[in-house]
Amino acid sequence: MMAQYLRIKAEFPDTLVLYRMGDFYEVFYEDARTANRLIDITLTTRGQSNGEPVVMAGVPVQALENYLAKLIRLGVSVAIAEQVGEVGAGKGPVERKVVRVVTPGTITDTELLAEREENRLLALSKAQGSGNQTVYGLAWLALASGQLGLTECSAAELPAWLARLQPAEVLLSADRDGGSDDGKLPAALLTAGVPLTRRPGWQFDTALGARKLRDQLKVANLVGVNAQDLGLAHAAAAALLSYAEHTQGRALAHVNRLVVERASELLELPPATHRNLELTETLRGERAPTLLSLLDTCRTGMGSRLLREWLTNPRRDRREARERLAALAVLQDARATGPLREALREVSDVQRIAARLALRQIRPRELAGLRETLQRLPGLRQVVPEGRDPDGAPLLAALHEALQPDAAIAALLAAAIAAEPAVLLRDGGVIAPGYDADLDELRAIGTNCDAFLLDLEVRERAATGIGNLRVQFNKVHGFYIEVTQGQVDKVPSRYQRRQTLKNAERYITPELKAFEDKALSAQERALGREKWLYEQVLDQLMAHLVALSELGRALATLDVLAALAERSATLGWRAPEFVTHPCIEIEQGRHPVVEARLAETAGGSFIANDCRMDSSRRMLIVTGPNMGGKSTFMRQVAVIALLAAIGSHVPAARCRLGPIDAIHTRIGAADDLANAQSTFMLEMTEASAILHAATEHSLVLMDEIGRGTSTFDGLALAGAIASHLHDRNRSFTLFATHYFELTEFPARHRHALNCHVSAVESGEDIVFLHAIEAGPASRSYGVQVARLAGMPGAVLRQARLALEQLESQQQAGAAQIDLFAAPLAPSPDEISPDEMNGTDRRDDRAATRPDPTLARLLAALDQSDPDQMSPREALARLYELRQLRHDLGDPSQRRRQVLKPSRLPPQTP
Ligand SMILES: Nc1ncnc2c1ncn2[C@@H]1O[C@H](COP(=O)(O)OP(=O)(O)OP(=O)(O)O)[C@@H](O)[C@H]1O
Repeated sequence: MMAQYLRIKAEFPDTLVLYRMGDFYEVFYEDARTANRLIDITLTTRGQSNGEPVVMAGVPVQALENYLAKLIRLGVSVAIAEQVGEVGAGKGPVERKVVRVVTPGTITDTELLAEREENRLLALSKAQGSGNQTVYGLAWLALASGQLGLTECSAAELPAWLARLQPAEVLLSADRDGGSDDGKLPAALLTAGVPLTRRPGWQFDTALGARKLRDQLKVANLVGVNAQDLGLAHAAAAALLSYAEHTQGRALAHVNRLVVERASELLELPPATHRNLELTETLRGERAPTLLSLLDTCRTGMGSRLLREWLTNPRRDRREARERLAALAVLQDARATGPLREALREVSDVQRIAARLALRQIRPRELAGLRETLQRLPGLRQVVPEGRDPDGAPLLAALHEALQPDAAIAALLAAAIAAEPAVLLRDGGVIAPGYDADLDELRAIGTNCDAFLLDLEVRERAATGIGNLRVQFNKVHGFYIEVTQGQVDKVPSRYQRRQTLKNAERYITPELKAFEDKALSAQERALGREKWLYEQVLDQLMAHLVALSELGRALATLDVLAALAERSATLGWRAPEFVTHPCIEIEQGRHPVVEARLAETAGGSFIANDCRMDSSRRMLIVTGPNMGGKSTFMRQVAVIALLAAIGSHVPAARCRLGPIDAIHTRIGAADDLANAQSTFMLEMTEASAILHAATEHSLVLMDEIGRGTSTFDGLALAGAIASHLHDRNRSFTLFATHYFELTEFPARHRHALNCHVSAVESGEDIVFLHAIEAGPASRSYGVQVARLAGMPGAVLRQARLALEQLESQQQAGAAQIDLFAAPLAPSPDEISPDEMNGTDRRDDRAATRPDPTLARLLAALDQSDPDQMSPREALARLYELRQLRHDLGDPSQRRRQVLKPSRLPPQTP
C-alpha cells in the first residue's frame, strides 16, 4: 500500500495528498507534519516502511470539506486520492487514483467558495519589451463561473491589475533559466501575499496558448474576440488552461466567453485609490462599511459578484454607463424595481450551476434549484420592462430577450428530477417517478415489500400460533421474524436464529431470505440505474451550457440594475449627466458611506456640498480645521465620479461630468514595514507615481501631502507638488493642506482656488459646520480638536501658550517665500525615460526653465532643519530666505527671463 501511495505522491510532489483508507483520508510523512502544523490534526506512527516508522495523520471522510476549507484558506493545494477499485477484488491493495486537485485558485465546491466573490486563478508570463522594460501577459479564469480574461501590462501597471483581479492563486513559470522568468518575483505579488504555483516553463508558450484559446472558445481565429495581438497573454493562457484542466481532470466545457481588457479603455484606479476610497475593504481591512457594502443589496451571489466587477473595472468610455443609466430610468419609471427584486429573491446561482454541471460536480438539489429558477422565469420576465420604445433602454430589451432559454431544459429537469431529491446521488430518490420504466419497476419491488411482509406475518402467526410474532427490517440485520422470549418454545425448526436480544429472539426463514435477496438486489440495481440516468440527464444538459451561462449573466445584470435602482430610490440619488468638455460639477454632493454611518449612529445629518471645477478652475486648495470634513469632501467627489462611471446614480442633487481617465489619491499615511518603506517614503513614492501618471483628464486627491517630514521640507515639497500638478499635469486636483502658506497658491496660479471647511468657535470649544466655503480658512483649531479628544488640561494650556508665541513670532518676521516658482530644468540624469523618448503622457506646454536664484532658495530651504537650529539661527535663515525671495523679483517677469539660458546665475549673497 505504501508503494501505491508513494507512486501517487511522486506525481504530486508540491501538493498535499489525502489518501483514502476506508472511513479516513490519511496524510503521510512530510504532508502529515505540514497538516499537523497547519490544521492541528494529530500525528501518529504506524508500522514501518524502509525501516522507518510511518508518520501519518487522518481526517474523517465526513469532515473532509471542513479541513479542505481550512487548508485552501491557508493557500495549500490538496490532491484527493479515492479508492476507485473494488474492495477485495484483487490480491494487492484497492486501486486508488487522484480524482481531483483542489487549489486556492481552482475551487468550485459551493462549500468552499464565497458566495458573493469571484475566485480567480491568474497566470503571469513575462518578457522584456522595447527599451528593455519588463512587460507582463496576464490570463485569468474564474473557474466557478467560467469567466476567462486576458490583458498585457507594464511592470508599473501590474499592482493595479492585481488589485483589480484579487487572484486567489498565481501561476508563474518555474523555468528560471529559460529566459521566460529570471526568478525575481514582481514586488506587487509579494505584497499581495497570494499563493504562488510554479509550472513548467514550456507551458507558457504563445503558440500553444493561441491554440488552446481557439479550441476553448471554439473560434477559428482570435481576431473576432479582439485578442489576436496579445501574444504574451496567450502564453499565460496556455499555462492557465493546462493547469485548470489538470486540477479538474477534465475539459472545461463551460469556459466559453473571453473578456479582453486594455488598460487604455479602463478608468485607472491605482491600488492606493482602491484602498483610500474604501471601495471593497475598509482601511482596516474589514468588509464593511465600504462603497461596495453600501451598494450591494443584490438578491443573488451572481449579482454581487458582477457589481464588484463593475465597481473595480469602470470604463472610460461612457457607452456602457449610459446604457445602464437608461435601464435604471426605465426601471424606476415603470416602478418595476420592487417586483423585480422580489422575483430575483428565489433565483439560484445559475452561473455556478452551469460551471458545476460542466465539471460534473453538480448535486441533485442544485438541479432542482435550476428547475425552479427556470419555472419562475416567465413570471420574472413579466416584471422586466421591455425597454423597447424610443426612450427605452436597449440593455433592458436585450435582458428581457435573454430570459427565455430553450424550453427543453426546463422540460427535461421537470421530467427527470424528483420534486425533492436527496442531497447525494448515492442515497437514491433523485430521479423522478415516471421518468424511466425500468427504474420504476425496480422501485416497485421495494414498495411491494410492505404488502409481502404483512402477508407473511399473518401466515406465520397462523402457522406457529405465536400471536405477537412480527416480521421486520433494519439496515444492519436485514429482514427478520421477531419472537418474544416467552414464546420461543413455539418456534418451528425451519426458523434459523439471527440475533438474540434481552426480551426477544430474531429469526430468518428460507422464504424470507429469498425475498430479502430479491429486495436488496432490486434496491442496488435501482441505485445503479439512477446513477446512470443522472449521467444521461447531465449529458443532455451539457448541450445547453452556453445558454445557461448566458442566462446566468442576464440574471446577474438584472440583479445589479435592480439593486442600483433600489439604492438610488432609498438613498435619494440622482442620475449623473455626461458631457464632452472637461468639468466636474456637483451640486449638493454627499459621501454615501459617511452619510449612511451618520444615519446609523444618529450622528446628525450629513451636510451636502458643491464642487465646481472646469478648465479654468482645475485646482481647489482645501483648508480648515482637523475633523472639519476635508477628506470627506475630497473623497465624496471621487466616489461620485466613480459611481457615475459604472452607470449608477449618485448622491448629489445634480452632477455633470466631463471625461475622466483616472482617479489618483494620496491620502493618509501608514508605514509599509513589509516593504521597508517609512511613512514619508511611501508618501513620496505614491505622490511621485501620481505626478508621472496624471493627465488633464485625471482627478487627483492630495490629502495633507508633506506632513510626514519636517515642516520646511514638507511645505516646500507640498508647494512644488501643487505647482507641478497645476502647471504640468493640469489635472483636476483637490489639495487639502494644513500649511497656511499654501493658501497663497491661488493668488499666483490662475486655475487654482481656495476653499475651506467652515467651523465656529464657541468659547473654548469648536463646532464643525462641515460646509465648504470659498476662500482660505482662518486657522486650524488643532488645540480645540485636541480638547475634544480629551487631552489633559495642562497639555492644552501649555500648547495654547506656545501657539500664541509662535503666531506672534511669525507675524513679526513673516517672510514671503516663493514656494510655487516655476520648476527648475532637470539635470540630464533626472530626465525620465518617458521624457527622453518623448512619450511622457503629460502636456509639456507648461514646462519652463529654471531660475538659479530659485534653486538657491530651495536649497536654503532644504538645508533648514528647524529641529537642529537655535532660535537665532532660524531668524538669520528667515532673513536670508527673504533676501532670496526679493532677488527673485516678479514671477511673471521671471518666466520671460528664464527663457534666455545664457543669463549667468547671480552669486549667492
Ligand atoms: N459634510 C459632512 N457632514 C456631516 N459630517 C461630516 C461631513 N464631513 C465630515 N463629517 C464628519 O467629520 C468627520 C471628520 O471628517 P474628515 O476626516 O473628512 O475631516 P478632515 O478635515 O479631513 O480631518 P483631518 O484634517 O484631521 O484629517 C467625519 O468622520 C464625519 O463624521
